[in-house]
Amino acid sequence: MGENDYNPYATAQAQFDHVADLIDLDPPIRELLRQPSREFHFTIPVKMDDGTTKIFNGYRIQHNDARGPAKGGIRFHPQETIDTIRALSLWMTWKCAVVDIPLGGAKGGVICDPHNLSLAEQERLCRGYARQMAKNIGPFDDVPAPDVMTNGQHMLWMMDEYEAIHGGHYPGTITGKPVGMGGSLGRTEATGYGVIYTLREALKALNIDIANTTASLQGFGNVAEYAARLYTQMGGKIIAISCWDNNDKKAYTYRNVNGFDIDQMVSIKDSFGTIDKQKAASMGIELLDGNDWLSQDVDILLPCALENQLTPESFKKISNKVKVICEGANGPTTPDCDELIKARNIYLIPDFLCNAGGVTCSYFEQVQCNMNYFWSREEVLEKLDYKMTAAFKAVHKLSQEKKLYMRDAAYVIAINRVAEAVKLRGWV
Ligand SMILES: NC(=O)C1=CN([C@@H]2O[C@H](COP(=O)(O)OP(=O)(O)OC[C@H]3O[C@@H](n4cnc5c(N)ncnc54)[C@H](O)[C@@H]3O)[C@@H](O)[C@H]2O)C=CC1
Ligand SMILES: O=C(O)CCC(=O)C(=O)O
Repeated sequence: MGENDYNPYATAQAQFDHVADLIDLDPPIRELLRQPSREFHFTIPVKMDDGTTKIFNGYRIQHNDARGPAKGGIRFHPQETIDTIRALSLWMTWKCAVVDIPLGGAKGGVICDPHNLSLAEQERLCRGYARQMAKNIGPFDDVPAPDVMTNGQHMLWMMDEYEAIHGGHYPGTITGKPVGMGGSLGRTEATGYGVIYTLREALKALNIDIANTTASLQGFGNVAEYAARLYTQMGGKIIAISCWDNNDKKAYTYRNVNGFDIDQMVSIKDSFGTIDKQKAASMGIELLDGNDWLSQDVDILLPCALENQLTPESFKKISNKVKVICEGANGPTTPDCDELIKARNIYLIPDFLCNAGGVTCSYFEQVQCNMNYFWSREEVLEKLDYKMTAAFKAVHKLSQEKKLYMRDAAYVIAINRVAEAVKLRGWV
């Protein structure tokens, strides 16, 4: 089966069901938690620059808010599906629970390709999204943030529209805002840095010196860029990076066996995380097929792009040298591929633990907005490292003690926390 044959919602439910069986979860709690509690499907009419009106389809799905307001990003993507957003909303609940922050899970999306929208059209789209959701998001209900192909500017337009509707300042409505406009220092780098904090701890547990490792990366957007920056600062060497090329409508892998200079690679990418082919060629960087990031002889694979990238088919390409897979992306691995990862004894850092740095910093952003007092970048990153390291250690310990696959151990901790909240509230 290819990447498009897997439904992420079926994956998220299969992962959940497997662990619900393991912990013998009460049937009503199981039924409640294996699906979203609320879904919003809406249209967004947008006046285009050429005078026409285009109708976009938008979604917000709130999976669970027993532990606190629902929380999660909004994605702009032409191939977005409702089932992908459902899956992402479930994973958000487990993510907030595994790092133990007082938030639930939600996710949103708009089917659109921002490559083809002017900035003014993007602004109208964001304001339209906020108008449709204004009654159902907010600091105490559901707090959006950026995700794939959305950024701080998009969040600020949404917040501004929300505030205009509600007549007041509500900076806790949305996170990932620009610094100086209620945003937190460190949020831009938080997800990628969090990925590497968990990798650092995994390598310690495996007795591997990070400075002697090499890695291959899928994606070069927000998550991947900052993961690459911190990993190379710690002495690791990235030798391959794969990203999407929207002109050619295909992905390419860029390779430098001596290890990339990340600043240099960032200087030749655009705001969508696409590396400029011509400039890369002029720097002597090799150009390979999109999937070739998988077949490099490296110690670490960092899927940091999209879901369904590690399937039994693509797993055949993975080198026997790979020791760790760090899931920076949400849902990059299909359940049948998990079986192969287990069988080869590759150490997996599961997505909702590995990439929880973003939402953890979003939580810090809310806390700072509530106080109206903002911490230094150092303070934010120190707190982030503390949270990520503690969560990693708890999952690793459980996985060792109970001989559980890391994904299952993370689920056991997260599901138990959410189930407890649901019971304490008297919902079941
Ligand atoms: N931004 C955040 O704070 C968080 C993001 N995530 C997840 O991390 C992943 C990446 O998100 P961002 O970096 O924010 O997105 P982004 O939009 O900044 O970057 C996405 C990257 O993926 C690449 N890409 C897309 N399709 C590809 C393909 N077929 N092959 C190779 N590369 C491809 C793009 O070229 C781009 O470099 C997503 O799964 C997202 O849900 C998870 C936690 C937080
Ligand atoms: O920062 C946030 O609230 C959410 C980030 C997100 O969408 C994710 O972790 O997948």
